[in-house]
Amino acid sequence: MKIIIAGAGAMGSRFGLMLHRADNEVILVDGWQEHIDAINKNGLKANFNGEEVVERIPIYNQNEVSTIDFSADLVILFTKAMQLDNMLQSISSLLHEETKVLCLLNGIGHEDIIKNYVPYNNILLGNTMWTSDMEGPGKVKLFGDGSIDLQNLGAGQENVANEVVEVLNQAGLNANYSSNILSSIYKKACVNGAVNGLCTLLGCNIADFGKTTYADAIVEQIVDEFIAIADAQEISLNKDEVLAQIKSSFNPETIGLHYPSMHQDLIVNNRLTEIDYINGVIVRKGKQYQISTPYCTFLTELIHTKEEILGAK
Ligand SMILES: NC(=O)C1=CN([C@@H]2O[C@H](COP(=O)(O)OP(=O)(O)OC[C@H]3O[C@@H](n4cnc5c(N)ncnc54)[C@H](OP(=O)(O)O)[C@@H]3O)[C@@H](O)[C@H]2O)C=CC1
Ligand SMILES: CC(C)(CO)C(=O)C(=O)O
Repeated sequence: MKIIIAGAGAMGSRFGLMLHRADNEVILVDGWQEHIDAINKNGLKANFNGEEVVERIPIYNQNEVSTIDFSADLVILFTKAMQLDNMLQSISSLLHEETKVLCLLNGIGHEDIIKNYVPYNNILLGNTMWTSDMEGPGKVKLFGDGSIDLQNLGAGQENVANEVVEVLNQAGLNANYSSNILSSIYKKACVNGAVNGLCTLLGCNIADFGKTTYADAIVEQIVDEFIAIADAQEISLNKDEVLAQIKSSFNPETIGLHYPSMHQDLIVNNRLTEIDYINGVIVRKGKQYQISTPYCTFLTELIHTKEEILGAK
């Protein structure tokens, strides 16, 4: 399959690398020039489950897409939520009427932006439990296992979604067709809502947070707020399943040793976070539905306070 990875940071690099190794024709598009230069010069370097690998994948700056001659079957969006609109504007000339667009960003509600650029029937929504860490320009660290859930937005496009599931599976990415992607997105957002902000503020990985005597009680309060908002929109979420998924993320054998992407953004790279697309969504929808969301509100405010203290950009 001909695939564009739009947003080739930590996660885009993982997916690009694995899909390229599985013989897909892949190009990367990103806006970080140092990273682009490093990949063009030395290839994409990765510590891939302990093995040092180099993959030669073409990469372009999103400002130079007009020079790209590539008719993509699939675009995988992997920007940060704040960069999504800008990326879609940049790559719009590469989208033809058959190009499917799969969004795997963390957070809730990205379809509202994607709809402005992509025909409804071409949009696939999803989320992933894979992880990735950026070690520097052109170099990522890829450890552990993960999974992907995805579904077509347009009615009757199940075959398209299943074809993408197959391509991802051929690359070892463990994808599943979801019959209720909004529920799956809320479930994943619960994981992010419970650990990303807290690990960022507490300066710890997921396992260290999970080991504390306070973790279970705090997580339950946050999850209750997500579930109340999901309920108000008739999105079904099973509390026991959500709590079990969060608990499994505490395990060092799964993703426990990972510092959530929000920690990488704010603490490691002094960049603004995606909090407004995770806990912040629950706060905004709470106001709309008159549902109290004290934990998500406080967490969102604390992360923004930390962003200000650190002068994050
Ligand atoms: N990392 C993870 O383990 C996981 C992340 N996700 C989600 O996937 C999406 C993409 O996240 P992720 O891959 O982590 O994002 P990254 O921050 O690694 O990359 C996103 C973009 O940020 C810019 N960038 C990244 N690092 C730097 C830097 N040091 N200096 C300058 N620019 C930089 C690049 O674009 P530009 O220069 O155009 O700004 C890049 O395309 C997010 O929605 C995230 O929440 C989901 C699951 C796990
Ligand atoms: C891996 C996980 C689930 C941790 O919250 C994630 O999505 C992230 O790092 O943003």
